[in-house]
This record gives sequence, structure tokens and C-alpha cells, in this order.
Amino acid sequence: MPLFVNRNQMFAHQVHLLEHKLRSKEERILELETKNAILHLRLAESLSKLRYHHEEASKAQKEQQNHRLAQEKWRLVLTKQLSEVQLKQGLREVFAVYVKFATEFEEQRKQLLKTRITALEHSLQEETEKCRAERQRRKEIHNTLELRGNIRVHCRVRPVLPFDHIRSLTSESLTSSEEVVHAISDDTVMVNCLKSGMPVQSKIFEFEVHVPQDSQDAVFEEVKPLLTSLLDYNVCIMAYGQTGSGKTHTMMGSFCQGEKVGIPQETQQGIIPNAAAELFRLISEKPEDSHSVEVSVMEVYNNEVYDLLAKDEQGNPTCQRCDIITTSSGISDVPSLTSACEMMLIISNIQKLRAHCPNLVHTESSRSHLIVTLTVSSKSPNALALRRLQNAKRNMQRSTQQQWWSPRCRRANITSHGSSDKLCGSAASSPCLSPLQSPCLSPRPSISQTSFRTRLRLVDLAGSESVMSGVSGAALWEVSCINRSLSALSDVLSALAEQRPHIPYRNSKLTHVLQDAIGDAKLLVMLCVSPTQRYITESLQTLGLGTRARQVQKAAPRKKNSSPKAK
Ligand SMILES: Nc1ncnc2c1ncn2[C@@H]1O[C@H](COP(=O)(O)OP(=O)(O)OP(=O)(O)O)[C@@H](O)[C@H]1O
Repeated sequence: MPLFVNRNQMFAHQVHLLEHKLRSKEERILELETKNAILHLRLAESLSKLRYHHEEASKAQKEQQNHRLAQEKWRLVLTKQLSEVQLKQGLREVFAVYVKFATEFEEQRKQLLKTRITALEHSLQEETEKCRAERQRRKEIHNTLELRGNIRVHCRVRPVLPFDHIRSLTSESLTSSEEVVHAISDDTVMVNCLKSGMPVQSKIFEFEVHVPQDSQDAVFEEVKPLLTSLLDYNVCIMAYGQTGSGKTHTMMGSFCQGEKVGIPQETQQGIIPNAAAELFRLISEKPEDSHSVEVSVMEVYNNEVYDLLAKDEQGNPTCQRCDIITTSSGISDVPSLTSACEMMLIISNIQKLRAHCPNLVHTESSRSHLIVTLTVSSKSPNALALRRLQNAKRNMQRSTQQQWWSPRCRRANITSHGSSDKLCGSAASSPCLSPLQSPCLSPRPSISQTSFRTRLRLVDLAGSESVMSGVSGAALWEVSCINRSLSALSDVLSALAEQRPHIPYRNSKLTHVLQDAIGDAKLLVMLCVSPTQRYITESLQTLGLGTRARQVQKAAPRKKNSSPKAK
């Protein structure tokens, strides 16, 4: 073997070795690169898996979150709904409690109110009872006073009426229609005296007061007690006041258009028709035939007395003038007055016959004093027995002689005027009752033995009026006659109040005619007052007359059924 190696070979071998190494390295690299790629792939795959998982996980988390949120939301909704229901329920409960309490409270309040109402009603009843008792006591005192001869005075304040405004708007200041007369209690009337630039001065008068709202019936109820003694005493009711103050309304009543034959409707009837009805009611309680009634109606016009029931031979009204004759018994009377039973029809005709004339206050002013007299003849029990005996005898005669006469004739016998009353009877003016003509009068027992008479005088005085109010001529004469007769009445009352020895009854025909009514009767003066400032002077004058009348201490009226000796 050669020792010597070729270098080339050696190199080539080395190269070869190296190349081999290189190739194996390259292969190794390639292998590693492949592994690497595989690893990358795996990594990528794992990453993508990881991402996928991550995504999945986050998705699941999101879903879970959403679910949780949804759950939370539902929970909230449910809670809310529940709380609304609870709230509603609570409210319902609160409301129910409230209603319960309110009902209970209302019940309690009702009960409380009921108790209070009952208590109030009770106290009102007590007060009314007290008031009634007080009124009764006052009436009794009044009646006792009357028995001692005093005059009862009432005051009626009329309501404000349209004519109060009309006049004041045209001719006077607006304040003239202001109400100045006020009833402040049952028995007190107050007048506010208004003078420009001066403080209001109030004057108080004490009478039994009828307020403007009082009905005719209410007024009559207050007057009625006086009539209970009518069958034993003379009674007189007279209305006094200024023109337009409501005297005729109070005494006669108001006539509305369309009312049957001018007779006022029941509620509007005044004292005259009501007193007549009361009189007949009182008589109806007495034994049959024991009483009879005559009516006379006269007016005092321009200081002359006229019989409003007088009729001529044809039966037409004549308004006959009459003379006053004083009899031995001191009774003043008007002769030739007729009697009648149909009181209401007579009353309805009176107004047409009575002197009327419009004045500055109202259109239907009465220019005369109207005096309606109801004379009640009462028979003593002996006379009644005698009368019955006579009737029985007459009946026997009648049955034998077939004689007939009217009941009116019989009544004429009873109601004939007494021997003590020297009356100038006129047959002509007594168409329905003529004692002189009656065939049944004989034999007639003397009235003093058989019966006594009482009189109810109902007087509607003419209204006082200012002569300065623009009237002239005949109207001025009428006004001055009215005013003079009223001042004569005032003088009589003053003389009585001062207990003067001479009472000037004869200063006027009015006081002369009314002498017995003022001197020997239970007298009630009804003061009628207009409420407004326009008539304040006249109202004060009227109330002044009432005050004077209340001061009168006259002798007690005589009881008419007492024996003549006792008189
Ligand atoms: N209390 C009253 N309620 C309603 N109206 C009344 C009242 N008083 C009076 N009148 C009315 O007032 C008017 C005048 O009344 P009335 O004729 O009675 O007055 P008088 O005082 O009689 O007047 P004169 O004296 O002038 O005749 C009438 O229309 C009447 O109806």
C-alpha cells in the first residue's frame, strides 16, 4: 500500500464527507423545518382551537351574562309587578280603613249632630213654650188691664210696597224709600230718624207688634182674645194710621180682581169679616135663639154721619145722612140703621159705597171713617123661657089659624131697640127688619126685662194726610175734615190719659159717634204704620197717639149682663 495518499483524493473525500454532512444537515434542517412547520401548524391549529374555544367560552359567557341579565330583568319586572300589586293592595287596604274610619266618623258626626239637633229642638220647644207662656201671661195682664179700663194698642208695620218707590223716585230723594220702621221684638218697634248730616236717632215704642210678614190670619189671631168677652162687654177695634198705611187692608182685607162678588179670599180677609165669623161662632156655642145680631154700617164723611145700609123705597142705596142722638143712658147712636144677617155680602158692598179718592200716596184712598157695628142681643134664661113659651103659644095659634110669618120677623122682635135707647126708627131704611112693621111684635116684653145688648164696633178710620201734599178744592176740605176729626180723637185720648174732668167727645162727629166705644168698651187701637222714611213724620205721630192711648186709665167697661141696679 502506498503511503502516500493523494491529496486530491483526500480533499475530495473530505469534500465528499463534508457534502455528505451538509446533505445530512440539510436533510436534518429540512426535517426540522418540516417538524417546525408541523409544529407551527399544530400551534396554529391549537391557536385556532384555542381561539375557537376562547370564542366559544366568551360566547357562552356572554350568553350566560345575557341570561343572567335577562334573569335579573325578569326578576326586576316581577318585583315591580309585585310591588304594584302590593301597592294596589295596600292602597285598597288603606282605602278600606279610611272608608271604615270615615263611615264611623260620619256615623259619629251624624249621631253627634242628631244629639245636638234633638237638644236644640228640645231647647227650641222649651223656648217656644216659655214664649207662649209669656205671651199668654202678657195677654192675661192685658186682659186684666183692659178690665180695669185700659186700651190695648197693637202696631202693624206694613211691608214696603211698589208705590213707596215710584213716588220717591220722581219727587223725592232716593233715601225716602228707605225702611226706617222696624219691629225689633214681639212688643217693640223702633223708628230710625234719619236727618242729613246728623247721626241716626232711634226711637223705641212698646206695643204688640205685627211685622210686615204677618198674614191677615196671624194678625187676627192676636186680636181674637178680645172678642171672647164680646157677649158680655162692648168691644171696639179701630185702625188708625196715615193714608196708605194699611188700615183698610187690616180691617176689611184686600180685594183681588176676579174674586167672587168682591169678597176677599179667606187668607186676605181682614179683621171685620173675621170678627163677624168669630162672633157667629161664639153665638153658635150658646143655646139656640139666645142671641141675635144686627149690623149697622155708617161712615163719617166731612164730619157728617151717613148710613151706608139705608135704602129708598125701591131698595136702592141712598147713603142717608143721620143725626146722632144721645139717649138717657148716655149712649150715642145713629137712628135708622138697618140690620142684616148676610154680613159678608154687606161688607162687599160697603167698599163701593164708601167715599174714595186717589191721593198722592195711593189710588184707593178712603176719604171717610167707616164704622161697622154688630149689635148682639142676648136673652136672659128667663127671657128665653118666656120666649119659648110665646113661641109654643104662637105655634098653637098658627096651627089653628094657619098663620105664617117669617123667622126674620121673630128676630126683629128680639133685636128691637130698648126703651132706654130713644132711637128714631125709620121703616124705610129697614127693609129686612122693621120692628114697627112686624105683625109679631105684640105683646112685646120690655127689653130691660128680657135681654141686654153688647156692641162690637169695627172702625176703619180715614188716613191722616199732610195738607201740604198738594191737594186743593174739595179734596183739601176732605183732608182738613179728616185731620180735624183725627185730632179730636187724639184730644179725647189725651183727656182720658190725663184724667181730665171733661172729655171732649163732642168736638167731632167721629168721637161723638164713638163715645161709647171709647168710654165704655174694651178698646183695641190698631196702629198702622208705613215703614219708609218718606212717611216718618206721620208714623211718629201715629205711634205717639198709640203711646197716649196706652196711658189711658179709664173706668172699667161695664159688664152688660149685670142687673140694671148694679149698673
Ligand atoms: N200688610 C200689607 N200687606 C200687603 N199689602 C198691603 C198691606 N197693607 C196695605 N197694603 C196695600 O197697600 C195699599 C194701601 O193700603 P190701604 O188701602 O189699606 O191703606 P189705608 O191706610 O186704608 O189708606 P187710606 O187711609 O188712604 O184709605 C193697598 O193696595 C193694600 O192692599
